[in-house]
Amino acid sequence: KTSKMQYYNNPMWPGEAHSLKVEKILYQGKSPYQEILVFESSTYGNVLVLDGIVQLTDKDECAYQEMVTHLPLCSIPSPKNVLVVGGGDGGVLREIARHDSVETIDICEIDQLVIDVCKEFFPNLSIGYKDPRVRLHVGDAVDFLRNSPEGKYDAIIVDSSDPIGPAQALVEKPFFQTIARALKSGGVLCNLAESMWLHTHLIQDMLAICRQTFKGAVHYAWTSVPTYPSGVIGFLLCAKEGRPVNFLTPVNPIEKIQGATKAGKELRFYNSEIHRAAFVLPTFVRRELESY
Ligand SMILES: NCCCN[C@H]1CC[C@H](N)CC1
Repeated sequence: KTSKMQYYNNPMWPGEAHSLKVEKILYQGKSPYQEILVFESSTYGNVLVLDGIVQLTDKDECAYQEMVTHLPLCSIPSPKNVLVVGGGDGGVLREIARHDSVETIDICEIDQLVIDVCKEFFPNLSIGYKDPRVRLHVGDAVDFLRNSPEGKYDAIIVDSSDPIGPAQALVEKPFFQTIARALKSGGVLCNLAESMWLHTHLIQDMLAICRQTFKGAVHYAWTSVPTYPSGVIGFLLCAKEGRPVNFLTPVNPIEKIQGATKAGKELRFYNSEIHRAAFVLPTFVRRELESY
């Protein structure tokens, strides 16, 4: 039994905690990288927890998976080659598969156990692995990207856990430089960028690095995910120079999504209006981010 104090000790969100009622523990294990827990909640469906941090729930995963995927893929004309860093649950793969223009989907996930657990307990997400365009690489994304050919990808989506633990390296400058090298000219990166309520210093640091590394546009976007701390999560949209500016405003969707997934599931969260709205920031956020 963990003490109440322990709940409030996560350095990413000190002094606060969010709780879900547990109906049944479905899986508990430990990989070489992190502790993995899956439980059936009473109101959010199945829940995936890594090192004590909620990664996704059946009820609200659509918000994160659809936005982290379609903000980049709908902001460039007919994306062909896409890379997912992390995303072992398969939800982003499911969303990328909605885009008929996509020819190859590479995914580099460090933890095989996360993949196996999600295939067993999250069929609506791991369905993403069924798409024939998907090529799975289990390993460290830093190495994967270093060995990737230059200018290979139209879009790279970094669907990682928080930058404490295995994903620490994914918010540091060398990683962003390997991403920029792997992107085609005019290519776009969408990176997890944490909460405007809790992490503006981290966001400022990432914005500064990305503005130096990506000479195209760099924009912060956000969406509502009730089971993430503070109820919102952010994304950093970074465009590499090289395409006419009107294509490089990730703010305006230029690609329509063809619609249903392989399983016939329609979008539940993303649409063109919420795409634009995601880049509209509260005044305190504008003030805190504008000079970065
Ligand atoms: N693919 C599932 C989402 C993983 N993204 C993170 C989960 C943990 C959150 N604190 C931040 C987003």
